[in-house]
Amino acid sequence: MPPSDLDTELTAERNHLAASRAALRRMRDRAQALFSTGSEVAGDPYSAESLGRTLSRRVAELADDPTTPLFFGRLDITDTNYYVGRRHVTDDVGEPMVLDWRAPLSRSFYRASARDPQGVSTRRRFGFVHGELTSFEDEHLDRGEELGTGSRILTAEIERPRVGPMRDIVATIQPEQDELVRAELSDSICVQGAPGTGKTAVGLHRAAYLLYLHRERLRRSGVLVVGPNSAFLSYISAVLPALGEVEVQQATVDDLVAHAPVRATDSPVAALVKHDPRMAEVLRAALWGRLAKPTEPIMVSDGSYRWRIDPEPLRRIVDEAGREGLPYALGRERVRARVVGLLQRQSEYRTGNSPGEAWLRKMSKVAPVREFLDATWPAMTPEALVVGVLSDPSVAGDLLTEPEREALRWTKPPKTPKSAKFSAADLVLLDEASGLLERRQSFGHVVVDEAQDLSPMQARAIARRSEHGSVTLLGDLAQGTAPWAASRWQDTLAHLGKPDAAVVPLTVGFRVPAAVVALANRLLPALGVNVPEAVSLRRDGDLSMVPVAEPAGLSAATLVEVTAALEHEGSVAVIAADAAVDDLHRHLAAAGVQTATPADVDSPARVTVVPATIVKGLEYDHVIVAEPADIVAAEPRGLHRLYVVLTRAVSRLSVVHAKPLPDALEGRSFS
Ligand SMILES: Nc1ncnc2c1ncn2[C@@H]1O[C@H](COP(=O)(O)OP(=O)(O)OP(=O)(O)O)[C@@H](O)[C@H]1O
Repeated sequence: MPPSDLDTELTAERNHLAASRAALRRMRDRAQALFSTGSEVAGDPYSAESLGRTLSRRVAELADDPTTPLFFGRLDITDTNYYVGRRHVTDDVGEPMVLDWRAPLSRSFYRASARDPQGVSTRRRFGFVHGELTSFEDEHLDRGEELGTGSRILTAEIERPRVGPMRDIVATIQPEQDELVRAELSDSICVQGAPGTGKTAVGLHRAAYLLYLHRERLRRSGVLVVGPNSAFLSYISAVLPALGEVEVQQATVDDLVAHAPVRATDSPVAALVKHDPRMAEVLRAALWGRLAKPTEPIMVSDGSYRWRIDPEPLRRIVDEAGREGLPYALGRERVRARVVGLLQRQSEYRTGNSPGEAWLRKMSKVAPVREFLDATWPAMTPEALVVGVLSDPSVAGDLLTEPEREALRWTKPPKTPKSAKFSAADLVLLDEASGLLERRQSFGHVVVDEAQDLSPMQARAIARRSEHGSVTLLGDLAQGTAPWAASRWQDTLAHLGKPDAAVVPLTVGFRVPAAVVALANRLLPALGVNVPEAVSLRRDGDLSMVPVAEPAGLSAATLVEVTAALEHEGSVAVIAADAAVDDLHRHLAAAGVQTATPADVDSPARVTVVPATIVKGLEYDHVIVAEPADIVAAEPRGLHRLYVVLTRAVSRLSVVHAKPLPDALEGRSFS
């Protein structure tokens, strides 16, 4: 295109952007006006409130962020231009100015190719600087032109220095990612992907996509995103709101099962047993083992009448309710209702009248009925069940070995379930117990990130929350650091109740530069998992190994690296074994370097000191790893942890070490 035509074209596109922003403002003003008058137009307080909620949500959804482009692409289809952006924008008569990226037509923006142009003659991508439209890039698919990952705009986006929390990737979703994002709501999928292949991004965009397509249904049932820790949740928390989705719940697995405060610590062996799937059987057996066969009749005096139910029909009721597969507490209520039903029949037969509600209520609570229930189907709480098992693990019988039973045993059982001090693993057991007792509401869709670390019992906790919905499981077996980390996805999927979910690989890395990936990949053979290596899209980036003569010089060498890193744009992280973090903070602070903690994503400090155990899922422009040998030595799956740590860098990685590097990393010089 000649330069003057280019200018005209660019001006026309900027005008469309300005007009679209103005139209969005008008849409928001209209929603705001409706919101303000909502309470006056609604007939009653209830509809005023629910209308108010809908409208305020609508106002929030229509918020415009001037720093992110409203549209990022254009499709030319049979002489019509369709702009693709973060949300629908229509003009005053309802004509579309920008199509939501999730609309069916927008799919071609991500999937059309020279081989399969899907009716698109030209695909245009826009380049932005600080929300200003500054360039565009065309692919004439009808002429066989296709840029693929050679797109300048894609490259610029991937290589952009990172600051602050995670951003959405709507403008540059790749075809293999898009296929996962747009999978059907009913499909549960498991994505195995090397570090930086966009798993988290895919999961969040899939949540946004499903909400768009099944808005009402998912609003009712809810969508849940589960992440490994709160630092990670803060890091991803802005992505969905930026896509207009403000109602997705985000939680760690620990948040999901927080039935009580954590006030005890387990030995590693005890924790392992508690996270084992056989514990589900143990709890089930312990609970249902409380049922007793009715041996006595129920006799109720009711005014001048006396009712009697013999043990035989009572046994039938209990057996039948036991076979129905209901949660325990519901089974108990069913037995109660059937007993009252028999009393009702006797009363009807004798009096010729049907007793009313009040009578039924009274009968369901009379002492003989209560005593019968307490004897045959005793009331139970999750706490009482778990305390029972941990105080006397012999109820596990052959389900556990003798040493396993002993590992569970509480040396000092609490006097009452209320006074029990639970460990983190106990909370997972409490959740299992509450699932045996009551039905839990299922989300419509659950996205689970870093799923390789789920224990079987944690997977079951998520299964209970997705029983009637679908899941997107995201993870990397090579990054499994929990003692119970999965080595095969099929196992996790089975515990999640989705054994048929497809396992789909993502292999193209968008974060870590090729030289850094090559270093991390050296660890793979030592990690005992069968996963494809990451292939980096990034040819840029730096890797430097910084040997230090003695351990006392480590902090000083780290400071030198931090100072050098601050010369560049972007975030800087010092990642070290957890035990070394405080010292590093102090050392950097003493040298006048302001530091932040990873949960504080809005901190003005450019340097974050991150304990190795919480860096999973995060990324920083420049990463300085302090003493890899200590990171490896700190935990049983230390090499897996190091693999995670080495794959956090977007542009540059420096490895500062006084001790020898772990064998698996040694080999040749990298500097
Ligand atoms: N299609 C894309 N376009 C631009 N950037 C992308 C794309 N896909 C992923 N990214 C970027 O690559 C980085 C890594 O993505 P993400 O965190 O989702 O990877 P991950 O597979 O979850 O990594 P990890 O296994 O380390 O948790 C992020 O900065 C993300 O925005």
